Amino acid sequence: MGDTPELLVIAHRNTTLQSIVGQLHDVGLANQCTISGALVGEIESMSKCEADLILVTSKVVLDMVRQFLHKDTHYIIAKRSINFAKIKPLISLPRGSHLYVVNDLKESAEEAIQTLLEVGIEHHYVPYYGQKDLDPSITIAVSPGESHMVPPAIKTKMEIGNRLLDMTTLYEIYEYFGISTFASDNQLSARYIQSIMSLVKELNLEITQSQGLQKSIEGIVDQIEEGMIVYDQSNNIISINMQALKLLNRSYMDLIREDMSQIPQAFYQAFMKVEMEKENFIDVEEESFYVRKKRIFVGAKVFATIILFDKMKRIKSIETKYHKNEREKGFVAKHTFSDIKTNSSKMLSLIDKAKKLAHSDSTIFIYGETGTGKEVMAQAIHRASERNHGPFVAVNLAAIPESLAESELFGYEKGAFTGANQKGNMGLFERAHKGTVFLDEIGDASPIIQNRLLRVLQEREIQRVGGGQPIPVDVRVIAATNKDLRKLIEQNKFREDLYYRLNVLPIPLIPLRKRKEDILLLSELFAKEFEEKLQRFGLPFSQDALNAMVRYDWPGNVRELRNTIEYLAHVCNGEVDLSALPSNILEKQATTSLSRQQEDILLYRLEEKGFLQDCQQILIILNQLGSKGTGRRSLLKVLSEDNQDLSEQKMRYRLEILSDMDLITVGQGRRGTTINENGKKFLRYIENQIVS
Ligand SMILES: Nc1ncnc2c1ncn2[C@@H]1O[C@H](COP(=O)(O)OP(=O)(O)OP(=O)(O)O)[C@@H](O)[C@H]1O
Repeated sequence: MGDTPELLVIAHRNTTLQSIVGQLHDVGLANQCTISGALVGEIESMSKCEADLILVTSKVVLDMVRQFLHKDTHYIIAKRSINFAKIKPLISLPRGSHLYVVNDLKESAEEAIQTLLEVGIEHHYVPYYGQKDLDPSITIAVSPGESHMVPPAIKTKMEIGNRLLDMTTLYEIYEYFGISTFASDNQLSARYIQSIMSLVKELNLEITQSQGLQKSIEGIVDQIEEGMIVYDQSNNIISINMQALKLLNRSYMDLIREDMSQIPQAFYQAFMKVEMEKENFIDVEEESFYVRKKRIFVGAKVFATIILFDKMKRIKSIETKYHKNEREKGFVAKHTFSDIKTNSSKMLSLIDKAKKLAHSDSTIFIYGETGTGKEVMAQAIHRASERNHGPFVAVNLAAIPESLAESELFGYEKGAFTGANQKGNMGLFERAHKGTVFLDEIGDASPIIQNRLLRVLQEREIQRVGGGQPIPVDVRVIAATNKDLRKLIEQNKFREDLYYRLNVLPIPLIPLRKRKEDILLLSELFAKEFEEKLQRFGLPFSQDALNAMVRYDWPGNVRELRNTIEYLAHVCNGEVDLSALPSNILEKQATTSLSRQQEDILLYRLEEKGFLQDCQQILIILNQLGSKGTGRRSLLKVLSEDNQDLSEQKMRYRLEILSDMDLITVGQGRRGTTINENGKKFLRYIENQIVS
């Protein structure tokens, strides 16, 4: 398990440094290495300048710092391109306009001019880096991030933003660290293309007039090392790069502006089916490919879909250069924390806690009802841990037949039992060496397995079935269950000592009925997913249907919700109304009393607004005061004694909401505000929700 590699960015100006470091974060590199930044001036005063890789923002910067770098330090000189999202005003000028390009150093100004010309924005540029004499005929100054340096005599300033790293430099960094550009938390190509495509969309007209720019965009798209196809909402291909044409064995003219269905059928079928925003693996004509599909938004609207794909073989060869990957054996965690979608503040703080726990190496214990996302959480923890380059081995203890469980988990020596492989076999614990073992449904482990697990956790070594020397294993254990282990201990079905060994860092997952706000969020996400998979139009819900979904208890949690949306996407043609919902949801409604439904909705509304904690506190105080009630100012005072400071205006607003919900009666004039019967009942309800 190596430490996270370090990348140090060195720049001359602070704004450049900030924007380059920001860009590296944007493309997801921070998930793979530690990024730090330093200015040239700081390097001079550093006693040692160490990192696995140094990125200098230009050749000039390299010359300035070279003497301070260790001779073996590996460095990359950044190639930088313009920020496509910011050049619209510059393109709108008549071709050949006379402009100053402003920067702090002569070389930087000249370099910026070179880049502008390279991307095909053809004006007459003059470098400006603080000279006294100005050409009075030039009235416009363009600045990549240094507009404060524009001389006051110049009337028009155009800020085109700091120049960003170009794709080839980003690839060079990824390649150096042996990181696949396909990892699911890696946004490299997709982010880059998003900004270019947004511009293409906005500038359609200008671009057709400016052939030069069109060519340069094609050039950038061809720099992408993966195959890339962008198609619009009517399935027409709007951009395709050389690599994609090679992989599909087609020519540019055959495909550009054609319908997606014109690509080879096997690819077409597979591309349409794969999930959005996920790593997908497909086989076409005995070749395996990675595929990622992503929507491109312009503003809030979907503008196009992008597909990035490549041969597994090529990606694997990049990955194995730096570290061994267990992907081919299937011992890989697909999910990261960004896959856990939630709007619930309780879930968000749980995720925060899990992120911190991921870095410790102790045993983690996840408990929660079925379908609440225990496995997703376990995978995310592994991916965020220092073991993320090692294997993630998941074992479902409820699914392995008892007779096989021991040898599956711990392996066996040759000849250990009839039918055993003559060479002996490695168990899952050994396979997880340097990685994580996820023991799902730990409550179902037999007494023999519980015994053996206890030993592994104590000794950090295993013994194969059939004897032999103990084998040391370096694994982190994450266990999960939906059973009440304490009850199992009382019934003598679970070892208490094992429970304490496992329950070192507990993570309690929250059922969906206690985070109602997620029902709408996840319904929308799953609806989008199935729209795409089934190639259907949107899946809008009527208000009644939505209310019923929110009121329902979802005993199968997120999994049940996902299945329900999949079912609806198959059976509903237009809007989903109440009658379309599966019968279990409708039946459950009938037995729920009206006031309970209202309470659910009120709770959901308060949580959604982020007022729940304040409002609960207000209700508690009013409840203690009984019929006497109190005024706004005294309420504020009591709250601030509890370290909960609210402005008078915020307090007024919260009281208005509670009054609108008919939970309190706001007194007129000198009469105090009091809690009413509904309010008391609701308070009991939220206290129960939070405790249980
Ligand atoms: N917050 C979430 N956002 C998006 N998808 C989620 C979320 N939580 C769970 N899911 C999805 O719900 C399904 C069930 O999740 P998972 O298998 O992790 O649950 P579990 O608690 O391990 O279930 P079980 O106890 O039945 O094994 C999966 O398809 C998972 O991707």
